Amino acid sequence: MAKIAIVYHSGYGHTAVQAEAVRQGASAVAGADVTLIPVEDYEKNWDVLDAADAIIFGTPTYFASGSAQFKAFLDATAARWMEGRWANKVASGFTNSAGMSGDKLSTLQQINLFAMQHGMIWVGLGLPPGNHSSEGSPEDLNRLAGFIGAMSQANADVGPEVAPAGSDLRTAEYLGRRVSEAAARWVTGQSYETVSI
Ligand SMILES: Cc1cc2nc3c(=O)[nH]c(=O)nc-3n(C[C@H](O)[C@H](O)[C@H](O)COP(=O)(O)O)c2cc1C
Repeated sequence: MAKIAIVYHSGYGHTAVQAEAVRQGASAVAGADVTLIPVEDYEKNWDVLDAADAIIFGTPTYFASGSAQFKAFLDATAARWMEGRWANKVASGFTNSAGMSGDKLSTLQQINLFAMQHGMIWVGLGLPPGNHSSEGSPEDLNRLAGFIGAMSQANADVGPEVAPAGSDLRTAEYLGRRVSEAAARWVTGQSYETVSI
């Protein structure tokens, strides 16, 4: 059974909706044990995070990076980095913002580099770009055409009961499922012995 932790921040609720979609996707994999952790609760959840086979990180994009609250959590993992405690866990990320681009890529790169510094195993979205041709539609999966993780967009003047919606939430669900499946494979193969070079 793979243990999946999803840790996220959401200032105004939109990224929380995206996180819930990631949770649903991750939970769809047989045997997955999924925990959703609002970043405000990270200190109560170190045990869950340390025991996870995969951690999926989510944050809104604020000024082209993760929010300050999310960054405080990243910085609080420094002791774990020192011990290499999160090395070889599966990792991925998602972000939501108001702009179609909105510099979301920068946020996902921030999460990716954080995971790389911890020695984690990154799983990207694995979907072709949607809404990408004259036959495409905003309802396509991955309509924002990201690759490194899941992106979603929410108009700045509507609440989380309205946005993000549709394709972006299905894309988030897809990411959750993909990471959960990758973690299940990773857990199964953990007895494999790497030959030293
Ligand atoms: C301080 C701040 C900075 C923001 N910077 C960006 C940005 O760089 N790009 C963007 O597209 N939207 C930006 N936004 C809009 C948010 O990303 C958007 O409202 C998002 O839905 C908020 O998610 P949340 O409800 O989970 O907090 C910013 C919002 C705030 C409050």
